[in-house]
Amino acid sequence: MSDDPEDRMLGWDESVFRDEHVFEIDWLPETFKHRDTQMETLKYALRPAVRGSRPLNVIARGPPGTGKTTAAQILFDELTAQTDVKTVRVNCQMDSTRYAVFSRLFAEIFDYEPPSSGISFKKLFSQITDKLVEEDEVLVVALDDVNYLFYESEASDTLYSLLRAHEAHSGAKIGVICVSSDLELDVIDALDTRVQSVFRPEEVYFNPYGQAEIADILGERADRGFNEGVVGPTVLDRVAELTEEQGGDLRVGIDLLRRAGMNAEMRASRSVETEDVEEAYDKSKYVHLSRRLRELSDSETALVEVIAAHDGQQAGDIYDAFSEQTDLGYTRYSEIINKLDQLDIIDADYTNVEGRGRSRELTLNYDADAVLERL
Ligand SMILES: Nc1ncnc2c1ncn2[C@@H]1O[C@H](COP(=O)(O)OP(=O)(O)OP(=O)(O)O)[C@@H](O)[C@H]1O
Repeated sequence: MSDDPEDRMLGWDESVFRDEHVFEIDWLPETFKHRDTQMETLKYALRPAVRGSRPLNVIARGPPGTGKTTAAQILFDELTAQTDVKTVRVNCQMDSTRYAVFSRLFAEIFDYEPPSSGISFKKLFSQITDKLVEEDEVLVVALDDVNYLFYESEASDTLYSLLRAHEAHSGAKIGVICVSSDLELDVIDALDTRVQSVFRPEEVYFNPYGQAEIADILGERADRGFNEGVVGPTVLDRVAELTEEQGGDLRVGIDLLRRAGMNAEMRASRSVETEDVEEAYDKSKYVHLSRRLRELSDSETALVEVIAAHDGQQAGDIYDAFSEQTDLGYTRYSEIINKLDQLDIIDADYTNVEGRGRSRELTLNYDADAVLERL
């Protein structure tokens, strides 16, 4: 490149990006490095399905953004392309009851939605299992973000129905991959004993990537997404370092690369510099929060707003403020608090309050403005 400053400036018809899509969160990477052991265990568990038998069940655990969904997606794509095994991924943030999970299975298996007038769960269940038996198909279900089924107390019933399908229904063969990013939740322990007695899953742990691994993975993504020479090693290392600081959630790193690229363009620069990364970090570090807030229901969102306005106060007092806005009872209110606590949006710790005994104090885990901006 010449030293003429004009040459280092980006023209209107130019971009630092070669392909911006690779920075979209649901873009499926072509290479999936540093996950060989996890992929091997998953393949081992699913192999019986290829032979027409019931596969082993699996629990895949690990912090957010460590490749759990991607692993399941890659395997499901391979199974669909190369075998007769039927695969369905259910996003339990969206389908968080047993009925909703089975409705999703129905829609994927029959290629049309179950009747909107509503049919009984029993009927929904038997139509699915009958079809599997009739077609002699093995079904593998990935319950992605299964922790949400626990938050709604639907996990035991859902798993019980899936796991007992072969007994209840003349040999329907179903295997389940439970994907959880809630490390405080002990999935097996939290199930009813009747489910525990039939659920002996293989466990696969997705450990957080180290800084060097993050740099390696993101370097590959940067090569695909940016034009040559746009992101140098110093910038990449800084992105990896910040990503590791955020618990190794690769989404933060991917978002950082995209935003830093946009910042460079804003300066009409042909290359991304560390200052672009630092500026991007103010937004990217909240990727996780944004994702969690986006999936909340209206009443859950309303409660987050009220807590933001009364940060650090007692649960009873916050309920008084909340009940002015909604007609939800205290029980439902407590359930929502538990969910927001499990999602790490708030802390709800018991404290001793003089004259009132033990009460929960509700505090936001993030800066209130950052939360309100994203609601
Ligand atoms: N080894 C890897 N190579 C390339 N990209 C990866 C790798 N691991 C994760 N990613 C990317 O990181 C992002 C997050 O991955 P993914 O959604 O699979 O994480 P997750 O563990 O399922 O997260 P969550 O628990 O929050 O749902 C995705 O865009 C994915 O493409």
